[in-house]
Order: sequence, then structure tokens, then C-alpha cells
Amino acid sequence: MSSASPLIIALDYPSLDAALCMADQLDPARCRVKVGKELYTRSGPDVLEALHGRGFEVFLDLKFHDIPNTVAGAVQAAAEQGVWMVNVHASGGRRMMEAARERLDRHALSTQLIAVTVLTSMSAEDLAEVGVAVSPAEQVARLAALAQQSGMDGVVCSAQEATALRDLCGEDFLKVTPGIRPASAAADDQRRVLTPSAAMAAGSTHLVVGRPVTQAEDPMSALAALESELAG
Ligand SMILES: O=C(O)c1cc(=O)[nH]c(=O)n1[C@@H]1O[C@H](COP(=O)(O)O)[C@@H](O)[C@H]1O
Repeated sequence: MSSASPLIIALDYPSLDAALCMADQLDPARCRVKVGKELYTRSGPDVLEALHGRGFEVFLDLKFHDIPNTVAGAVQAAAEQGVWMVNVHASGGRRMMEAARERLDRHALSTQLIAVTVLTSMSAEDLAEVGVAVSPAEQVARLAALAQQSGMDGVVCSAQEATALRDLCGEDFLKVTPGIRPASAAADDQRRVLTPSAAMAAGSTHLVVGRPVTQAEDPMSALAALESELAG
């Protein structure tokens, strides 16, 4: 089932049972779901089958970053499991992203292929420590332009950069933005955050939300509040 909602709920749980317990409370017409490193490492492809069986479109977030041939094979494997979206790290470079694109095209796989620019957990200080002397916004713009030239369908960035990327890469280029925090929520390990409504106003095409919903005392009312913020 394809959802018109921009919401992607991050099922960051340590077991298949815990993830499905949350998924069973969600409506595939009202959101998509994301499977990340912890859950996939524990459950393997079973989780994808279970979520697809429940009608969800799945973003498989394994952030591939390796030599071009290895990433192309991994992206093909993900797409052949029927996921809606898969991601790689843009910092893997042009040849890596082009190899992933070419592999999906060669096999007529329509999975959305996006590239992570600068993790939303990183600040300017974190970037400087790994040898990137420019601001997060500048590095995001550089990597988003490279991702677009390399055939990506969009990028993962912080909503703080979405407006600049709309100007740089256009409306249709996907801007998938984690680091979404309702005004009252804790930032946790995120550094570049925005509220759901501000993120949409800034030009995000999809919002990735994890802990503000999954760790809430009442996840369904947290989700309802988020939806009404977006509707309002
Ligand atoms: O690719 C991602 O999904 C991702 C990229 C990024 O830059 N920052 C980021 O937080 N994420 C993921 O988005 C989710 C955010 O979760 P919360 O911080 O709990 O809302 C996590 O599953 C992260 O792995």
C-alpha cells in the first residue's frame, strides 16, 4: 500500500517481535516504516517479509558505504527484497553511487535510491574532527549536488538544509529528513533538528521519526499529535 503521508516511522527495536508489535498499531495508509541496522542485523530479511505482508512500504536504512561493486550488489539485494527505498552514504563518492544506480537500472528495479549527506547527529565540531572544515550546510549542499549528478533519487539531510536543497536540486529530488523533534521532545543524540511542521515548511518530502513516537509513553497518541501538527 502506498501512503500519501510524508511520515516514515523508524522501527528501531532490538527484536522482530517488538518491531511488529509497533507495526501492528500503525496503519500502512498513514505512514511508511523504516528498518535500520539494529533490527535488520537481528531479524534479517524476515522483518521485510512481515512488514510487506502487513501492507507497509519499507525504507531499508542500512547506509551502504563500501567499494562500488560491493555497494551495487548490496543495493540490488535490497531492491530484490521489494523495499520501497534504500540508502547509501554520499561520501562513498560518485563512482560508488553511479554503480548502485546502474545496477538498479540494469535489473529494472524501481526502489528509490537515496544518499545520506551529513548525519543529523553531526555538528560543525564533529565534522571538523573528521577533517571536514566547512559547515554542515555547505557539506550537505556539496554532497547533495554530487548525489544528484550520480543519479540518486534524493538525499537524507536535516530539515535545516531542506530549503537550500530545494533551490539547488529542485522540488522533485527527495529530501528525507530525520532529526524530527516536536517542540517539547528531547533532542537525544541528534544535533540538527526541526519540528515536524517546520520541516515540511522547509521543503522536506519525507520525515523520519523514531523515538518521539516509539519511546513515547503512549506511542499512538504521540503519532496522532504529530499528524495533527502536520494537518494544522
Ligand atoms: O538514514 C537515516 O535514516 C538517518 C540519517 C541521519 O542522518 N540521521 C538519522 O537519524 N537517521 C535515522 O533516522 C532515525 C531517527 O530516529 P530518532 O532520532 O529516534 O527520531 C534513526 O533510525 C536513524 O538511524
